[in-house]
Amino acid sequence: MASVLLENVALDFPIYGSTTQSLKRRVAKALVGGAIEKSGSKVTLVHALSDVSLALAPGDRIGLVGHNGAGKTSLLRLIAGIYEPTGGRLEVVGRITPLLDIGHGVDPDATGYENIVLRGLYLGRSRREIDTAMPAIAEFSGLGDFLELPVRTYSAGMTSRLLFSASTHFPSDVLLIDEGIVVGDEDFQARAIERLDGLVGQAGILMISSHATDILERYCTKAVRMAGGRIVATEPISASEGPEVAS
Ligand SMILES: Nc1ncnc2c1ncn2[C@@H]1O[C@H](COP(=O)(O)OP(=O)(O)OP(=O)(O)O)[C@@H](O)[C@H]1O
Repeated sequence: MASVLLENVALDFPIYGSTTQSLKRRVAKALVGGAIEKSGSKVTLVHALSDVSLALAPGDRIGLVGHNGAGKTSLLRLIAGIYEPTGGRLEVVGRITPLLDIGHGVDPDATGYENIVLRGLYLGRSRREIDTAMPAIAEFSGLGDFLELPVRTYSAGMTSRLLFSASTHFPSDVLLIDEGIVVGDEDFQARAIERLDGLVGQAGILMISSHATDILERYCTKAVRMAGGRIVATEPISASEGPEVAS
């Protein structure tokens, strides 16, 4: 059964070679972002996340909200395994689908087909599962014969379509979404939203970072508010007309 557990988790980024004093002074005045601390003479630490505790179970639909730099993306990347916590305990059970920086991990010299395989392997699927899924992923992408060409020959929108199609094909236990991943032209966007509805409905646990009220109301039942790298409030989100959730 899927679960996400964070206990007093911290995530610090060491910044080397910055002009610490002036950086500290400038950021101290900022209204957004995590806390900044001078550590030693040459290293500045950005506390992206501090003392974050959260326990999620199947059926949880969480909207991460907060100002720019509050720590939403850092938290999603941490749960996705892209970052390691620098403190506390993190435990994730289940297959994770990170729809974060959708273009991340693309091999520009590999063909569209080869990148679908790479994305499937990254999502923890077997070669057999990927081969079975290939025709449906190719069809959804609408890229036709371009799938035989290296991805470096694609437009940005074509690359996004390819990766979105591959990333959203497989059902997910822990679905992590950063806003702005619905991509492509008008026609593709409509299909992408339909695809997302299905994926969200099947997912065990959902976490979406978004500034858009309509997205939060459509998909989420609870808002986790972040500020300065900390969870500062948990609030219910009123019922939406989003997809039905399988529990
Ligand atoms: N790779 C990095 N190196 C250094 N600092 C970072 C890095 N990534 C994030 N941070 C810092 O961590 C803090 C949280 O950033 P994060 O991207 O998680 O915010 P966010 O809530 O997703 O913001 P937004 O709404 O603008 O996307 C910020 O202060 C940011 O400067």
